[in-house]
Amino acid sequence: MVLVGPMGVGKSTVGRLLAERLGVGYRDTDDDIVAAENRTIADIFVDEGEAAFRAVEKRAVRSALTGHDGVLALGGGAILDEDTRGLLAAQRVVYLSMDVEEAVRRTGLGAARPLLAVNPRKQWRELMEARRHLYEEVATAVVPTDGRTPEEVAEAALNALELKEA
Ligand SMILES: Nc1ncnc2c1ncn2[C@@H]1O[C@H](COP(=O)(O)OP(=O)(O)OP(=O)(O)O)[C@@H](O)[C@H]1O
Ligand SMILES: O=C(O)C1=C[C@@H](O)[C@@H](O)[C@H](O)C1
Ligand SMILES: [Mg+2]
Repeated sequence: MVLVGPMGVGKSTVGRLLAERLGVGYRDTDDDIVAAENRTIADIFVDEGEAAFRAVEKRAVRSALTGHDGVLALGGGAILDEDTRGLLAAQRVVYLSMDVEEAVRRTGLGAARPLLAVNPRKQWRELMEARRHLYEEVATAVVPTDGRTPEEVAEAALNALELKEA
């Protein structure tokens, strides 16, 4: 199962719960990139810019999709890449969604996220306007997370994909 959705929606939290319930491994392409590059994502953005990060991310996603069988969380912007969207067509993809007020509560829209560093609420809205249709395009199922606990979100994702627990 592949999880997509905006920063702070709960991909890591819910992804770990889902992996546990399905009895499979959990992997996260942001973590893969940090491990491979030995620096933070914010540092990659500052040192080399977003385009360079996207190129690294594209390779990380391809390799995780081919090398990992369990639950995989993608970085929030991974779906911007057309080839990545093509690869996702063959996967079970859950789009975890939330509204902007929930985003503020979840993340504090803090500085650890380089794309939200300045005027985060406005940035978040603009990112979602540009991306919502791409998340929907790749999704096998859309699972709203507003007002739900991580356990409830995990349960809804399993039901949406009609997956049985291990
Ligand atoms: N359903 C939920 N209800 C309330 N809070 C949640 C829920 N899911 C996650 N959170 C909280 O929201 C924050 C962001 O969650 P998480 O790190 O799992 O999101 P993410 O999508 O992996 O974000 P990132 O973009 O940083 O990878 C965490 O503090 C987490 O505890
Ligand atoms: O939404 C985005 O563009 C991003 C989301 C994060 O997961 C990281 O991949 C990075 O901060 C960029
Ligand atoms: Mg995460």
